[in-house]
Amino acid sequence: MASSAYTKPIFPSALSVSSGETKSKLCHVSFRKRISPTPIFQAQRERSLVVKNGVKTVEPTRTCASEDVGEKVKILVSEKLGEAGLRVLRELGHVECAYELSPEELCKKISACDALIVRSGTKVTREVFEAGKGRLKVVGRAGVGIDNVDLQAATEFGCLVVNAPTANTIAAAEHGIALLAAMARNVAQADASIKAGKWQRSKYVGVSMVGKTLAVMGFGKVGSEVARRAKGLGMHVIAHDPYAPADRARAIGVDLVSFDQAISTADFISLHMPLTPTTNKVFNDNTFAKMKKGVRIVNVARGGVIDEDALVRALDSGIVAQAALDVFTEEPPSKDSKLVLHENVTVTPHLGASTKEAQEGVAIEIAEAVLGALKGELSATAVNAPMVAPEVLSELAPYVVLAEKLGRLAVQLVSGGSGIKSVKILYRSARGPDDLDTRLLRAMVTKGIIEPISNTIVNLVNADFIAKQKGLRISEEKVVVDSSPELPVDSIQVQISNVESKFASAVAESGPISIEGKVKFGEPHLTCVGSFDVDVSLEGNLILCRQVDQPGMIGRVGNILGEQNVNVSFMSVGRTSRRKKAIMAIGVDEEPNKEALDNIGDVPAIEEFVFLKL
Ligand SMILES: NC(=O)C1=CN([C@@H]2O[C@H](COP(=O)(O)OP(=O)(O)OC[C@H]3O[C@@H](n4cnc5c(N)ncnc54)[C@H](O)[C@@H]3O)[C@@H](O)[C@H]2O)C=CC1
Ligand SMILES: O=C(O)C(=O)COP(=O)(O)O
Repeated sequence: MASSAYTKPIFPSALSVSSGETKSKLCHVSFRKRISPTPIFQAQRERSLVVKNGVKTVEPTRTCASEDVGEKVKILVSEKLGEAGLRVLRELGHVECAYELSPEELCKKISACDALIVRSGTKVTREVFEAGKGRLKVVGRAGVGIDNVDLQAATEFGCLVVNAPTANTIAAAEHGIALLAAMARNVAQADASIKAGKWQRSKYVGVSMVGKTLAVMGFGKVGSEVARRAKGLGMHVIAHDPYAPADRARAIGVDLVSFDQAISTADFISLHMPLTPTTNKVFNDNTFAKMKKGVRIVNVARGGVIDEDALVRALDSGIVAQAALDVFTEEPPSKDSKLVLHENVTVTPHLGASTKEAQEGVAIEIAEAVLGALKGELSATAVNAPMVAPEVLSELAPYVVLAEKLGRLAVQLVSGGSGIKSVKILYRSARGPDDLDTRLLRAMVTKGIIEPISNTIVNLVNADFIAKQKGLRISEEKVVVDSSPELPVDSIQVQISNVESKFASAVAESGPISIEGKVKFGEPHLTCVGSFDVDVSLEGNLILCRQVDQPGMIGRVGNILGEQNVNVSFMSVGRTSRRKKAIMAIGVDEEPNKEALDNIGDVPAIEEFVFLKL
C-alpha cells in the first residue's frame, strides 16, 4: 500500500516502520513521536472544581496543573513540620505555616490552597474539603495515622490523601519500649516523688520484663519493631493481627494468635493497630474482663482504641495494674481526666513520632509525596487511591495513558455520548490475573469515559465513586495470553454495551462498541476498532473511515486534509479481506474544519467516518 505520500515522520529519528506486524489484513506505515506521560492526578489541569450545595461544577479560571507547579502553588502547613521538608516544599510553591488554627480559620485559609500538610492535631473534616472548593488537591499527613482526615469526603471531592508511613516507625517503636520499661519500673512516678522531696524505694518496686509474655496488638510496621526489641529484652512475644502474614511473624520468632488468646495470656499488652470503626474501643469492659489480672498496657497507637472510662474501671479493680499512654481519645485530654491523673498511669503527650530524626524524615517524606501529587504523579503513599509500588507505577505508566485514551475514544463513538451504563475492560496479559493490578487502569478508563461527557473532574481518587454515582457499571476481565511476561499488559480492550454507535464499524460482532489498544515502543496505539485491525498511534486527533477497499483512498483523503493544511501524523488501514471493507485510521495534528470533513464524507467509496479527539 503506497501510503508514504501521506505520512511523514514528526521526528524523523523516531521513525519506526512496524514491520513486525505481519498480519495479512493489516497494512500500514507508522511513524511515531514522543509524547510525555499523562499525569494520573491531573484533575485540576486548566479547570477548577467548584462545589455548590454538594454539586460539583468546573470553573475554567483557577489553575494549578502539573506544569504550573511553582509560583501559583500554595501549601498550607498547619502543624510543626521539620525544616528539611519545608525547604523541599519552598522550592516549588508558596508555603504558609499557620499553627493552631480554629476550624473556621482553617476553612477560610484552605479555599486559597492547593495542598494542606497536617500531623495528628488537625481535624481535616468534610467542611475543610468543601471549603477547599476544588482547589485543594492534596492533603499530606506527616505521619502514619489518618484517622483525623475524613477520607470519604476527600475521595468524593477528588482530593488525594497521602501519608508518610515509614519515617516514624522506629521512633514510635522506641517510644513504646520506653513506656514499657518506664511503666514496669515506675520511672515517671518515682521521678515525680523524688522531685517532691521524697525517697520511696519500697513504694516503687517494679516488675521484671524478662520471661514475661508481651502481646503485640497490630503486627504492622511499629508492632513488629516493638516485637523485635522486646525479644531482645528476653520477653516471650505473641501478636494478634488479622491481616499480618505468618511468615513475617515467624521470621521474628513471634506467634500469631487470636485476639482472645493474646489478651488472656499476656502480662504486657502493647497496642499498635490503627483506629478504625473495627478497632474503636476494642479494649472495653468486656475485653478487660478477659485479661490476666495485673496486666500492664502500653498504648502508642490511638486513644480511641481504648474505652477510657472502662480502663479507669479496670485500673481501679486491679485487672489492669498499670497503663502507659501516649495517645488519648481527646488530645490534649481534659486537665481533670481521671485516666491521666490515675496514679498507676504513665502519660506522654503524643510523643511517639517526636524524635529529631523521625520528624526530619517524615517532613521530607511528606513534602516529596505532596509535591509529586501536585505534579500529577502517582503516589506510592496514597491513602484514598490505589497504592502502587513505585516499580509497578513506572511499569504501568504507558498503559495508564493508553487506558485513558481508549476510554476517551470509546465514549466518542457512542451516539449522543450519553446513556452509557455498562463498560467492560478486557486486559490480555501473559501474567496471571493475580499478578496484574488493574485499579489504575480501570480508573483511567473511567476518567477517559466520564470527562468528555460531563463537567465532573475524575481522577484516580474519585474514579470509582464517580462511576457509581453516575450509574456506570465497570466490569473487568483478565485473559492470560501467550505474550511477553516482561510486559504487564499485552492489550486493553474497552467495550461499551447497549448503546448505539455513531460509527457502526466500531461495533463488534458480539454487539458492544469495542476498541482495543496496545503499548508499542512505550506509546499508546489503537490496534482494533470493532472487528477491524488497525495500528495508529494515539496522539493528536483521529479520523476513522470505513470504505470499500480500493486503490487511491489514502491519497484522496490525504489530499483533502492537505488542502486544509491538516497535518497527517499517522495512517493505517485494516481490512476484512482484499477489495472488501476497510477501515482507515488517520492521525491528524489539527482538527479538520467542517469543509474538510464534508469533503471526506463526499468521497463515494467512504461509507462512514468519524472524527475523534484524543
Ligand atoms: N504515637 C505516635 O506518635 C505514633 C502512633 N502511630 C500509630 O501506630 C499505629 C500503627 O502504625 P504502623 O505500624 O506504622 O501502621 P501499619 O499499618 O504498618 O500497622 C498497623 C497494623 O495493624 C493491623 N490491624 C488492623 N486492624 C487490626 C485489628 N483489628 N486488630 C489487630 N491488628 C489490626 C494491620 O493489619 C497492620 O498490620 C497507627 O495507628 C499509627 O497511627 C504511628 C506512629 C507514631
Ligand atoms: O504518625 C502517627 O500516626 C502519629 O501518631 C504521629 O503523630 P504526630 O505527627 O506526632 O502528630
